[in-house]
Formats: sequence, C-alpha cells, structure tokens
Amino acid sequence: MTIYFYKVDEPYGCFSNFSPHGIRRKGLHWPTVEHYYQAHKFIGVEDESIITEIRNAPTPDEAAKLGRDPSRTIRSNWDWVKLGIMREAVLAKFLTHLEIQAILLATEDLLIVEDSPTDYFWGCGADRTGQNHLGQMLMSVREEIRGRLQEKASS
Ligand SMILES: Nc1nc(O)c(N)c(N[C@@H]2O[C@H](COP(=O)(O)O)[C@@H](O)[C@H]2O)n1
Repeated sequence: MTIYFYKVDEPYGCFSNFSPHGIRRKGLHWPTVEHYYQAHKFIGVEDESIITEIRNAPTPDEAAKLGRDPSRTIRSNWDWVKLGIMREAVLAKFLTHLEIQAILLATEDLLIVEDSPTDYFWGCGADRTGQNHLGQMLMSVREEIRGRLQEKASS
C-alpha cells in the first residue's frame, strides 16, 4: 500500500507543507513549512524585505505565490540548499506537533508520495514518474523520529 497525499483537506493532508502546523526556527514563528521554505529562497539577496513579507503572508498559497514571483531574483545557490532547508523545516514540524507525529509514525514503513499533478521534483507529477522528494523526506523524518524515540526509551 502507498500513501498518497496532496491537498490539506484530503487524507493525510497534514503531510503537505501547506498544512497549518507552525514551526519556530531561530527565534521566529513560521505559520507553515511552506512559508519557511519560500522565504529562504531570498536569504542574502539585496532586498530581504520579501522574507518578512512571505513570513506574514496570510496563507501558504500566498507565501508560495510570493516565493514563485518570476520578477524576483532568488539566491544563486537555491538548488544546492533547498533540500536541506526543507528537511530542517519538515523535521521541526513533526517534532513540534505530536498529533501529526503520531499519524506519520502510524504509517510504519509504507511508501509516502506527494501526489502533485504538476510537481515532478517534490511530488510524483501527473504520470507518477516524478522524484517525490517530499515523500522521501517524510519517510526519512519518520525514520529519524522513530530512532530518537527508541533512544529515549532505552536511556
Ligand atoms: N498544496 C500544494 N500546492 C501547490 O501548488 C504545490 N506546488 C505544492 N507542492 C509544494 O510546493 C512546494 C515547492 O515549491 P517551489 O516549486 O519550489 O516553489 C513544495 O512545498 C511542494 O511540496 N503543494
């Protein structure tokens, strides 16, 4: 069995980066993982005010829209750093919100796939041949949290 997720209001919607589970990083609150991820496209660029604008965006869709604005220049090393930034945020989300941590752990060793019809990098794309980096990340975070809990239980 494979777990497919995409929209927040559909099954396993809490696995989406758009789900309303805030994280705290470096003293700041981020309303969703998507806000954090999109804002980090602009670290070190000339006009960093966009970072605050994205953090304050009323919805993750609005944050994504700002982060994807083609008229803005994103940091030059984005493709090198984006996986690490996303993993840090996804791990923080599932360490913070124990109710969704339980949902993630309950998937045991099932394959998790972001069923995005358009995204072939983070999701599986329309024909399900995409790289599914978000699904892979969720499985890796699941493994890490399981290990941490086992370590805690045996100490
Ligand atoms: N719910 C949802 N709506 C969309 O429109 C999406 N593209 C996604 N996928 C997420 O989008 C993020 C990637 O954004 P960039 O293309 O790098 O700007 C990432 O969080 C995907 O999981 N989800």
